[in-house]
Amino acid sequence: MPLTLLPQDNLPRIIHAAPIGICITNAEGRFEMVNPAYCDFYGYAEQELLGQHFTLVVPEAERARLTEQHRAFIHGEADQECREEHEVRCKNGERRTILAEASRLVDAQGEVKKVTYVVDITRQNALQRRLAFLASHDELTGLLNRRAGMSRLDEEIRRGQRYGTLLSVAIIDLDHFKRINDRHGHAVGDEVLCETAALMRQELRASDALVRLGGEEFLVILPGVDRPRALEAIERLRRLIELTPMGQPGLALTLSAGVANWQAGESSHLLLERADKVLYRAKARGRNLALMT
Ligand SMILES: Nc1nc2c(ncn2[C@@H]2O[C@H](COP(=O)(O)OP(=O)(O)OP(=O)(O)O)[C@@H](O)[C@H]2O)c(=O)[nH]1
Repeated sequence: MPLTLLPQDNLPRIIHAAPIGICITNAEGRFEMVNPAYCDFYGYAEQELLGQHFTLVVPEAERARLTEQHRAFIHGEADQECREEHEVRCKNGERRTILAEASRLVDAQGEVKKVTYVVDITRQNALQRRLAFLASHDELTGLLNRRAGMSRLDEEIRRGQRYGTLLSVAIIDLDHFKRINDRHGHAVGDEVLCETAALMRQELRASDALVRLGGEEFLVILPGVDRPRALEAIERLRRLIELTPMGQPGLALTLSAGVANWQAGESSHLLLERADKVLYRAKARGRNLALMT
């Protein structure tokens, strides 16, 4: 079927009905046209926007940069394939994320304008951030997951290999955790895992990494920490967990830990194997104990 070109006078109607926000700003950055989708998205009436500077809908911290970008775009200095993600502010103060694409337009009087097409990507962005977080974190405790933890450990080992920096690790296993689930239920078990993770995270330094290896087993990575200090740090965690009431009144929790100091040339696998062996010894000696290789 042959294509029929729409008559020119349909163009305003198309812009009016477009499901994406479209606005035209003049050389000074003031709105000259906003379509209904644009107004709906930001929560302003058309008359509230016309004549206003476009930075009305931009967070304060971004205003200077975007004003300069607008100027450069109008003057043909900037990349004319302008496609950017921004955070914006709606009239009610809500923050949203948009994908903005722009084109340069010269009107009948020879004045240059910027046409911006706006798509709301707030939900996709939030979903993407959530997926990225879940790829490297444990959903229950929010700690690094095993995969991310292993990659962090390998990174620290590479650093140690290159710069000769110290590195210690500890594998921590909660004692008789099965009993907690059996006596108090799985939901309380989950709560205890979360509280334990949060407590340990609080107690450790920001430069240390805390990883949930799985179940009730955790890995602590202590970069720049020598043998005695590593044992001290883990002993502090052991005491803290022993003394802090968790989950439900009367619920007692302890941990056992195997601490190992990395030796030059040692792989992460061998290092963890040593830590695991000494953890096993701590369990065999009656639990609630941190031992070092
Ligand atoms: N609530 C809860 N329980 C979990 C989770 N992951 C693992 N567990 C439980 O943790 C328990 C671990 O049991 P075991 O490996 O026998 O170890 P334990 O009872 O802690 O005994 P020891 O390690 O020998 O001191 C099991 O009952 C698992 O079901 C979790 O995400 N939530």
